[in-house]
Amino acid sequence: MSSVVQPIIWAADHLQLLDQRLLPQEVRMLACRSAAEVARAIHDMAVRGAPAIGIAAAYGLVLDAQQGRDYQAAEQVLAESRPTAVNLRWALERMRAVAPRSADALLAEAEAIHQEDLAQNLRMGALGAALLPAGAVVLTHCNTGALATGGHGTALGVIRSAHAAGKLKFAYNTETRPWLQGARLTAFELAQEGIPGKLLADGAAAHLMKSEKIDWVIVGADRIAANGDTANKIGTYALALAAKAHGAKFMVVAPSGTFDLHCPDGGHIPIEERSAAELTEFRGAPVAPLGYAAYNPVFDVTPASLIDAIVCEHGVIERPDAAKIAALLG
Ligand SMILES: CSC[C@@H](O)[C@@H](O)C(=O)COP(=O)(O)O
Repeated sequence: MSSVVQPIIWAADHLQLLDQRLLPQEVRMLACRSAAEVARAIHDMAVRGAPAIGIAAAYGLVLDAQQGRDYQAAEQVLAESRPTAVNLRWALERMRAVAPRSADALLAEAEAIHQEDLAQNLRMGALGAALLPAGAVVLTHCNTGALATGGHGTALGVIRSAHAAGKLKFAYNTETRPWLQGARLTAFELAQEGIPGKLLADGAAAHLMKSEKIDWVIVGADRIAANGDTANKIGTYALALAAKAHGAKFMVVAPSGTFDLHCPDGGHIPIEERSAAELTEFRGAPVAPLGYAAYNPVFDVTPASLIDAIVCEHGVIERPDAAKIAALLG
């Protein structure tokens, strides 16, 4: 288990969330006492990363059940907090199946979701690391580590496992504009673990791949459609195109809860757009002319044809397509 501070802690009558908006300068927990407060924390990105969003939402339902509040209203406010990460809906559906819906039974299920996520990540870490050559140089995007999950991480979990196995030479990570999950969070996790890494501007990635041999680009996912098309943090698609052009392999690492088999292809995945201010301002200070419009989609879709391998806890799907995904998960 990683030494990185825990992002989600159940505290008997409230949920403690590590406020990821403040990292790396400040490590401060945010106390949530209702589903609505958890939904606000998800929407405002105090907690983020697809698996972590699902885990937090599950605990949010427990909070309202403890207070005797309406279950459906709690479920709705959580479901509407962010649109792209299907892990949120997956966790809510799993919680809905709990019978009887007592606070204790819901808590047991939320804790199971939380613990299973860590176990899945450790499994994916081993499977993904096995794909890497000895002395691998990799590039990752966004933050997919312990901060984004129940522990260890997905794509960053593969990097952690490869480092532990002595297979990793170096991990580059993008800053991940505009929210800087890479600069603020992934660099924080890599530094804490002593994994050799270097930060680069998103726009430097294609140049890096042309200048130096990158063995694998390794990313997480917010939703994988039935045909393998994958939604992930904005900029992932550009990395996949650059990887194809420069001979780097492209790996997606995500648990089975990130697959949406009802979604036939990437064209059906809802893509979240966030406020213009995330681009036109930096920490409240304007970086563009006042009132200037901005286009701020925060996810994009990488077509399955650009993906060499999807790693999930059930196994590795090489050159993914609908039949291979259905065979592993169906
Ligand atoms: C294990 S996290 C996988 C994805 O959720 C991650 O790559 C990502 O895109 C996170 O986006 P975010 O907007 O920070 O929630």
